[in-house]
Amino acid sequence: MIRFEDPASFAQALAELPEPDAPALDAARARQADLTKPAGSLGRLEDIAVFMAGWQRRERPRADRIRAAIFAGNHGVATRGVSAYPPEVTAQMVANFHAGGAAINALTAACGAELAIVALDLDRPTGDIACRPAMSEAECLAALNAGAAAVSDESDLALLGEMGIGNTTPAAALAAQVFGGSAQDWVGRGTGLDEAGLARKAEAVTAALALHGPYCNGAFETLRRLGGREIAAMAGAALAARHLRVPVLLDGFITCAAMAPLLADNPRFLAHCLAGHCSAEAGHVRLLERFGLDPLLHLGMRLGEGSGAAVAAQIVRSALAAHGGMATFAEAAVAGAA
Ligand SMILES: O=C(O)c1ccc[n+]([C@@H]2O[C@H](COP(=O)([O-])O)[C@@H](O)[C@H]2O)c1
Ligand SMILES: Cc1cc2nc[nH]c2cc1C
Repeated sequence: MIRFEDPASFAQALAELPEPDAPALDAARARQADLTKPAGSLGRLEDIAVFMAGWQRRERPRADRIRAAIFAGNHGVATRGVSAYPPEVTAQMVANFHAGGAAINALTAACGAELAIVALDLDRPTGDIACRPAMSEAECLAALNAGAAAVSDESDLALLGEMGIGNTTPAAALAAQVFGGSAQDWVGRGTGLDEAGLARKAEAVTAALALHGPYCNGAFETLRRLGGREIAAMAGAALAARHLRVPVLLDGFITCAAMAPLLADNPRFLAHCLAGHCSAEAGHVRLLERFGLDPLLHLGMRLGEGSGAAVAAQIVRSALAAHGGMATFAEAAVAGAA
């Protein structure tokens, strides 16, 4: 299990990232070229199979053991009227996850994924980022480690997602801090905010950037000041997954915003990640552009909970079913290209 002892060991883990296995990448590419189809005709499904092969270090990667890790947190900034829903919905939805009644329960069942729900101190909201840091050093480290602990080296693929009323506000602050631009460039309607709410949200993000911006020197400090527990947990989970060589399917705007500070410190950080979908939250398409990631799906979803990642996992399963299950030209006695 991966554990970050202190901010310095987190920074070191981020600096020393493993890369995909070159022989497995070559073997998977060669297999793709041998399968009974015109070269390149399975489009991005071919790229997905090769990507999975590199991280799993095998020519025929698997998607039998998929784990969705969904992290929940509450946010001090939610008291500023920046969400269409009240903060108590976070804990109520966690109860719904445990009872099996949420979208993510249905969608993980549909793609054959195991579901791990990690609720992070829901009765202790983070500090209001507009006037103080979200977390202490110890709180941020605990959240990063809760994320790392939720990743299993036995997984073929990890899906990351979140639940946290108000969390599109810290997500917008993280995106603006890392990639620049004004609060207005990154705030969106989240759960369905009205015009006045959107103005309050932009104001909160502007205040947070002015207060914390000068001190955001590195991924840890940026997550600690502008993030939240479930946001730091997703960052810790993605970094742990990288060291365990478990490929990751990212969910929506908040999940991606959690990755931004790590990408700022190491431009190779997202090499083990696929973007599951492009959410309807306005800033998501911009974040994905900055990441250089082409999302697998555009379904107009904006739920969170890992729901977009769970739907995209079906695409990954299809890619690997074709890659592993098809006959080669030689096996099927089919003539190759003239
Ligand atoms: O995944 C997304 O892109 C996404 C976009 C908008 C809202 N959400 C979900 O809605 C909540 C955050 O929205 P809000 O308006 O409360 O900041 C949180 O629980 C997220 O899971 C998620
Ligand atoms: C009901 C509800 C479910 C959610 N799931 C993720 N974010 C959510 C926000 C609300 C409001």
